[in-house]
Amino acid sequence: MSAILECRNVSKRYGRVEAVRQLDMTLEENTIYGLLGRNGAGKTSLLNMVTGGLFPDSGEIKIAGMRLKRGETPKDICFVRDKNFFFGGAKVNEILEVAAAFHPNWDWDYAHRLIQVFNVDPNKKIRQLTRGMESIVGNIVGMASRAPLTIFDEPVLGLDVLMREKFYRLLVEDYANYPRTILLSTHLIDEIAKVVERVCIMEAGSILLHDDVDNIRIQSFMCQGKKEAIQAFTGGKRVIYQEVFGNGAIAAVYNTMGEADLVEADKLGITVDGLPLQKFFAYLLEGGQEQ
Ligand SMILES: Nc1ncnc2c1ncn2[C@@H]1O[C@H](COP(=O)(O)OP(=O)(O)OP(=O)(O)O)[C@@H](O)[C@H]1O
Repeated sequence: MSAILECRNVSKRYGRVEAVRQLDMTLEENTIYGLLGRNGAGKTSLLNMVTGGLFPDSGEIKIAGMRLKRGETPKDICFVRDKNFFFGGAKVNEILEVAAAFHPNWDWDYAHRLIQVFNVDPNKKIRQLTRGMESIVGNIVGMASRAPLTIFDEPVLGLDVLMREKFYRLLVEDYANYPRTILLSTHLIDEIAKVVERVCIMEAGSILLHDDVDNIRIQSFMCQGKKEAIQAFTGGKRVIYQEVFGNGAIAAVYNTMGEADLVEADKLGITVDGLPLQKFFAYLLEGGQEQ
């Protein structure tokens, strides 16, 4: 598989704030990625650099093997922002016309089908739309563009659960027929876990973790037992969260767990259970506070 996006040693600061720090990230072709991170982790700054809206202070970004130059807007990318910069006075169908002209893989049949499925009035002006409908128009642009790299920044803002599920289901269905790289940047960990194949977790301007969702699933555990036993058992393992209650403790571990580990846990009176992905992300990002 070859890379559609490569970021090497990319940094960006605003005055004293180092928003992105020597960041390395590679996105392969034909994969759905999730980009997760707390508020202020640097996701928007990274996405703005990748899509040509902002130029890095140092480092390089390559799209489909070509180095991105200052001021260049890469043609292989469709970027659906959380805050649309669409002209409020423009109608939905005018926005789609502009997008169609810009993206060579644009599929009008698909765009029209999505308009029906999401019940969008194409003659409405953007400023007349609810926040949810505005997200939907952005998502239709992202989906119908079929760009080799499509980036959605908070794509389900303002959408109710049914609409969110519909969006993710249609996206995955279309991806199966027209593989491309999709990057979903969101705070909504629960929903994204069912959709993405790989995740990049950003923290303080760098990539904290980049792994297959399946790999994370088989390597994340919750261990519970006596405080001393947990300390002994988790020594040398990667602990992403720990909490002590009186004599007892829990530890969320991101590590392979072999037969010998399980035997040792049993001897120490420790229970070891798989950790649901949502919990894993919450522990890693928020120290246990699910979002
Ligand atoms: N134009 C700017 N001027 C000064 N500081 C900025 C600017 N844009 C972002 N920052 C700061 O850079 C850091 C990274 O912000 P960024 O918006 O990239 O993060 P984020 O992960 O997208 O957060 P959010 O999810 O809240 O949008 C934050 O500390 C933010 O306050």
